[in-house]
Amino acid sequence: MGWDGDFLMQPYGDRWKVRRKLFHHEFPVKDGKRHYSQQLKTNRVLLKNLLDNPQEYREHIHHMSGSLILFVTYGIDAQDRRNRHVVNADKAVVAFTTALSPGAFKDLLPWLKYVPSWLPGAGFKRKAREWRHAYDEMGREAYDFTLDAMRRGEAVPSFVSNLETKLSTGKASWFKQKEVFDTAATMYETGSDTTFTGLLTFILAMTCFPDYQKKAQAEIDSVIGQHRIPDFDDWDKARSELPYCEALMQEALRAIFHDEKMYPDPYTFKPDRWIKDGKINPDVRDAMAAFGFGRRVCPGKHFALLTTFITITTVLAIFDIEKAVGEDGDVIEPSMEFVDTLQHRPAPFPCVIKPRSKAHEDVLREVLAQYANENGGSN
Ligand code: HEM
Repeated sequence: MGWDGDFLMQPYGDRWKVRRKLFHHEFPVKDGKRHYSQQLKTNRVLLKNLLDNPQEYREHIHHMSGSLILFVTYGIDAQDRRNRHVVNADKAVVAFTTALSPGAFKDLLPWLKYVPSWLPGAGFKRKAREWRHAYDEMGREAYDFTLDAMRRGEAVPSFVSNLETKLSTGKASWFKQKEVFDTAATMYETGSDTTFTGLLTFILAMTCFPDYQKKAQAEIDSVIGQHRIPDFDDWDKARSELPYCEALMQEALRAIFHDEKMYPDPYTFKPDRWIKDGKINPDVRDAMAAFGFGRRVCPGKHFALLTTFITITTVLAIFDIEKAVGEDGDVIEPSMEFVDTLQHRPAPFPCVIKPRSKAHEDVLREVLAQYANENGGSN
């Protein structure tokens, strides 16, 4: 019950292989640029939201991560946080995380091959049923959305529309609609919350450690300058030219799982653990360990890294992130508490996100206006 279609939870075998292959169809390692335009769009929406309504940074980041996946998977353009597909998908993720015991993720994955005999108990079974229901509902409504758009001739390229086209033109014999359905439904579950958690960890770290923030901003100012904001071309040279920004990103991602064996002192946020002589230290065990290893390594890794990189660098280029001040005039120290969901996610904390200067705000407004002009929107 519950697990049968879900890609993440499937044991190794033929069913898993088809889904994994389908996933690679949408996220081919060799075509890292495939989703640039949508990643850029959600980034611009995020920057605008942070400028207009910074107190709700948590909701904005959550929405950015989720709406990006919904678009890539189903072609759903969910700019509004109350979009019913976003609400459905979030319900499914909550049901999924509550179905599993707290903190289970890191222990769970290596022994998935033993599922479903583990975790007995009526409580778990009930929660798994709820999860199954939410997962089906979310998947069905979103899938129908894409099929309807295809019937009207209005579908945009997406994971589902591309594969449905292959199915309907008889160009695919190795997969069925049910497998596309399952793989699609798993994408939000696996891709949204993880990205969100990594970025929240980054915001928390910047709030607590202004020196790290200044160091990264100084690097951006000297490499990118102060008249534009980082873009995807900068990603290609991140390792060599923006090593401190990359170290920040690695550290934020590492903190999601707090692996003590691999990284000593796991509860200390220390971007410098990745740096040696001003460069990324090649001796630190695979800097991308947060994505797992081997045949189950995260297939959304490259996509997630790009989203994280563009978010971290553009936010730092324009904004300062600081501790909030209470009504009594005292600085509010973030509790640094982590909510043990499937990953270690920072508990809500207040912070101030504001443009570094009027000049930085002007640069952002110009970038947003230019983006809107080029894309016919009203950003
Ligand atoms: C910062 C963001 C992310 C992190 C830290 C992350 C991390 C992980 C980890 C640790 C695993 C398990 C690997 C293993 O068992 O060895 C995993 C699996 C997976 N991830 Fe990600 N992930 C992220 C983003 C994404 C995104 C954006 C997507 C999809 C668009 C995605 C899709 C998946 C899928 C489908 C699996 C299951 C793979 C399988 O079982 O074969 N992930 N991820």
